[in-house]
Amino acid sequence: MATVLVLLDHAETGALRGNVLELATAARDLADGGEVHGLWVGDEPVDPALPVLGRHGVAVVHQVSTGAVDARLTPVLAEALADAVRETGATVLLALSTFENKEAAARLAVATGAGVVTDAAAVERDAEGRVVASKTVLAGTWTTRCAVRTDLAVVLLKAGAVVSRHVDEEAPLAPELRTRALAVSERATRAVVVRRTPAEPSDRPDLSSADVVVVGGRGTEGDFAPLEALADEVGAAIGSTRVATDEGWIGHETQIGQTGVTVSPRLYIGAGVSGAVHHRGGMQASGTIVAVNADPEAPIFEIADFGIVGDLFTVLPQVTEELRRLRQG
Ligand SMILES: Cc1cc2nc3c(=O)[nH]c(=O)nc-3n(C[C@H](O)[C@H](O)[C@H](O)COP(=O)(O)OP(=O)(O)OC[C@H]3O[C@@H](n4cnc5c(N)ncnc54)[C@H](O)[C@@H]3O)c2cc1C
Repeated sequence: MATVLVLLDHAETGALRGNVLELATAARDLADGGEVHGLWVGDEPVDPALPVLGRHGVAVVHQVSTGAVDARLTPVLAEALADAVRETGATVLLALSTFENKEAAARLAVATGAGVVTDAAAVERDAEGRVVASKTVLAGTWTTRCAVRTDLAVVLLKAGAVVSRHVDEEAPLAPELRTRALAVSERATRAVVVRRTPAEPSDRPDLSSADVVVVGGRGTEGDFAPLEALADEVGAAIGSTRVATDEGWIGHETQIGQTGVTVSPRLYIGAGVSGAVHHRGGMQASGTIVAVNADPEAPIFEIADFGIVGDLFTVLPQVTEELRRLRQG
């Protein structure tokens, strides 16, 4: 039996970040009859989240206060993780595969000697009871299975890797809340954030966890309007290639690929995207890939489930219009 610890990423409002509940489902499958514990770092109110965590099988929530120290600093987060692992005796730690969590996991690994797998697309126990995570590497050209050989396994799962499941509705848990203060070391605060500017609010879903993404490349020539119209019609996030971000047509946070965000939506729609290997590395795990490209030889058609050879400025408005018509009809 193992205690599996789940990092409960949350917004400053105290709202759980999307996909955290997927971790709870993965944790139950790994716990092998043991308990799932959640770690909530920060002073935001955790009580509103307890019922939903209980419905997803979390037995104990540890709220760790870092006092006046910014809990979003990754060295501070790493110390909170190490403290929680000591406190709970957890042998598995699951977290979302975000930039911040990857950095904190790396620091935790240095501090504890734990084996870490980031960007995992699946996690399970093998016949020997080892934690084994699957991930794609080398720009999506290989799939690997990594068995963690240390006493503590740290696995960072990509958003959407697991379909979250409730525990039996008849028997939701009432999570026990344990609070304590963390004595943060001086080392962890040698660099501090002096200013934060929130991004412009958007009605679109978060790119890394969206079910549908519409992606534009050089073929847009900087005009993302047809992509935005389609995205809004289907509730999709907007992504881009490096060419589009390097040209300054759209923000770098939208770049998908080896040096950008990794996405695995149920539906990826690429328009004016050639499908270069560096881009594929960040989207190849998508459920269904649709490509709109003027060049029938474009490499993206090699991996597309559905391809349209044509001018995106003609095709996308037609698709959007047809979807609108179907929705209204
Ligand atoms: C180390 C390294 C890391 C990199 N990391 C990334 C990364 O993270 N993400 C990334 O995306 N790239 C990355 N790149 C760049 C990558 O190699 C490609 O150059 C880039 O992905 C190509 O972007 P693109 O598809 O927009 O442009 P192009 O390759 O120029 O393709 C444009 C496509 O648009 C089509 N097109 C043109 N006009 C139209 C139209 N009107 N209608 C329909 N189709 C049209 C063309 O036929 C063409 O296929 C990296 C490169 C390096 C060297």
